[in-house]
Amino acid sequence: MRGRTALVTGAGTGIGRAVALRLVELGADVVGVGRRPERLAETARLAGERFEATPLDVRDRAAAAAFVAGLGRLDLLVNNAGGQFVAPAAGISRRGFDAVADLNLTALAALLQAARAGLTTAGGRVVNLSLSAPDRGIAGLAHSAAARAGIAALTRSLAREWPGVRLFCLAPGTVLTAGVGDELPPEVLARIVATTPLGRDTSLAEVAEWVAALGSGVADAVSGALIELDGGSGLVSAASLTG
Ligand SMILES: CCCCCCC/C=C/C(=O)SCCNC(=O)CCNC(=O)[C@H](O)C(C)(C)COP(=O)(O)OP(=O)(O)OC[C@H]1O[C@@H](n2cnc3c(N)ncnc32)[C@H](O)[C@@H]1OP(=O)(O)O
Ligand SMILES: NC(=O)C1=CN([C@@H]2O[C@H](COP(=O)(O)OP(=O)(O)OC[C@H]3O[C@@H](n4cnc5c(N)ncnc54)[C@H](OP(=O)(O)O)[C@@H]3O)[C@@H](O)[C@H]2O)C=CC1
Repeated sequence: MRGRTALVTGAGTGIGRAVALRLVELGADVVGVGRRPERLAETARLAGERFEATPLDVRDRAAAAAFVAGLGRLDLLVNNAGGQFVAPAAGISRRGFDAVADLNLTALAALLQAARAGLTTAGGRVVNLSLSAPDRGIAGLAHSAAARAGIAALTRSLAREWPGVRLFCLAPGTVLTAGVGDELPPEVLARIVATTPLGRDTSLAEVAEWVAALGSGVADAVSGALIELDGGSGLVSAASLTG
């Protein structure tokens, strides 16, 4: 990855931090964004001088577009910032649905639009983080499942429209980050992991390695693909976070 520039959203915590660190380790120059400067600063401390942090809310369209335009050539864009709250669909207000759809899909689409010129110049690669098997439905995550299924469709559509740019949708199952621990109680996480065919979670290192591989060109014969990094959890009965 030496000589290549990567932008990682949500680089201050969890998966985003692990991805940023792995890319730096492989020689890339990494720009990391997120809302909380103190989290980004910790990633910067761990990563060293080839990591540059910029506080940015990806939902702020004007700021995000200006920032991405300023980067110029972009070899790799990792759209990792995302999240949601668990609630039955009947308990999700319009604002709640919009907030989750915006963070996980519409803002991501806007960032891709802003990055198109830089990616096209570089013959770049994009890894969009999603969620395993969203198209099968996830009880308790109707808003997020809808948005994440949209990411897969967006990835495929842009793969058709943007010549020379490789786009991938990487969909982990359960990765035991602090973020997921804040959202789901341990017993729910244990139930999900137990019903996964491989009987285990997906590690941070595995997600980071997949992003690095896709971003490095190992999979350059592929574009538009949804890769489910979930131990097979998307194959079993449709997921429920509500019991
Ligand atoms: C095989 C399946 C396995 C599934 C495993 C699951 C794996 C998933 C893992 C992860 O995604 S790890 C990431 C974990 N981190 C997060 O998810 C982030 C946490 N969430 C947030 O940061 C925020 O909730 C948000 C999604 C970014 C929204 O933030 P925002 O500041 O825009 O929202 P608010 O202004 O606070 O609220 C807007 C709107 O939403 C309503 N709302 C908020 N929380 C809830 C809730 N718990 N229940 C119902 N509604 C909620 C809130 O009330 C507002 O609506 P109105 O009241 O104004 O109508
Ligand atoms: N952990 C898991 O099991 C799974 C996670 N995923 C997805 O992977 C991604 C990373 O998850 P994980 O590391 O576990 O969780 P985290 O909550 O640790 O990561 C989310 C990151 O996104 C950043 N972020 C959130 N909103 C914004 C915003 N508006 N602008 C910029 N950055 C933002 C957060 O930083 P800050 O708050 O400082 O802005 C944070 O660094 C998410 O999209 C998640 O939904 C998918 C499947 C499974």
